[in-house]
Amino acid sequence: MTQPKYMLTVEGVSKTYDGFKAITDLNFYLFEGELRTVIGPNGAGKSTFFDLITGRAKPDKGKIEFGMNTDLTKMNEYEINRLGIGRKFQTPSVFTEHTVYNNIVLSLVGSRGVFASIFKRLSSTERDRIDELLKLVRLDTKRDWKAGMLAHGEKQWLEIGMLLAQEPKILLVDEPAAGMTDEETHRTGELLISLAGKHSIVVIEHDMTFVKQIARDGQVTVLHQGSVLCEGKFDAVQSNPKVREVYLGRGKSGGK
Ligand SMILES: Nc1ncnc2c1ncn2[C@@H]1O[C@H](COP(=O)(O)OP(=O)(O)OP(=O)(O)O)[C@@H](O)[C@H]1O
Repeated sequence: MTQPKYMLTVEGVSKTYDGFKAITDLNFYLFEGELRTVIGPNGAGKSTFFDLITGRAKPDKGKIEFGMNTDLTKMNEYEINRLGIGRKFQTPSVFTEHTVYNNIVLSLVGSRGVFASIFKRLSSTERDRIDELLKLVRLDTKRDWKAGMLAHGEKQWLEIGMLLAQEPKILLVDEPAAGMTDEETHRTGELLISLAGKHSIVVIEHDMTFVKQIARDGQVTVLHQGSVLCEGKFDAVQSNPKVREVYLGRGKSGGK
């Protein structure tokens, strides 16, 4: 039987800010094609965890490896992104004055400058890829809209489409459902589920209905005070007394 391959290995990682332990001896392993959900109360270290993977922050100690042996702690943000690690922040950042279509063009062709990118002749393969991405994020009928005119949920999907244009191997997604309607949230869940397998995905989320939807039979990691409090299937995590104490029984969306 072939062993599942690790896409990301985080071992013994700590990060302190002015003496405050944001991450403490953190261990985390992500398999190729996995869709992992990370939950935890405010201040648990979830965003710092993403900052450390993407090179925005550097660990004080510990190992962070991409694939089988690429040491991310020695690389800068740009190099890590080029390796195929894409991050989606909580608030959408799209080019509001450009069309939905051109937003994807800009991500697809890279950093050649906005105008050069838009006026560059796209190959038929590139055009097909953009059409495919627009369908995937359900914005094909709004391709000529200015991105600024989109609803909040649609902007989030556009940004996911922009990330996908860069064909990331790992997608880090921070609270995608925040501010979305229930329907948008559900659609976002369907989108992320459809991306798993081809991409390895880590989703930070607070909304437990959404976590349940995307976790399905997969693993949920609970962070607390910068370490993994527990890891397991959704039902086991939800009924874990330690988790209930620190998170589920109180706090935002905790009772959902
Ligand atoms: N750049 C920084 N400088 C100083 N302290 C920081 C920095 N980044 C994070 N922290 C601190 O580290 C702790 C963990 O923060 P982090 O944002 O990672 O938590 P979180 O789990 O993402 O919280 P939330 O759910 O509220 O977004 C917090 O106490 C925060 O104040």
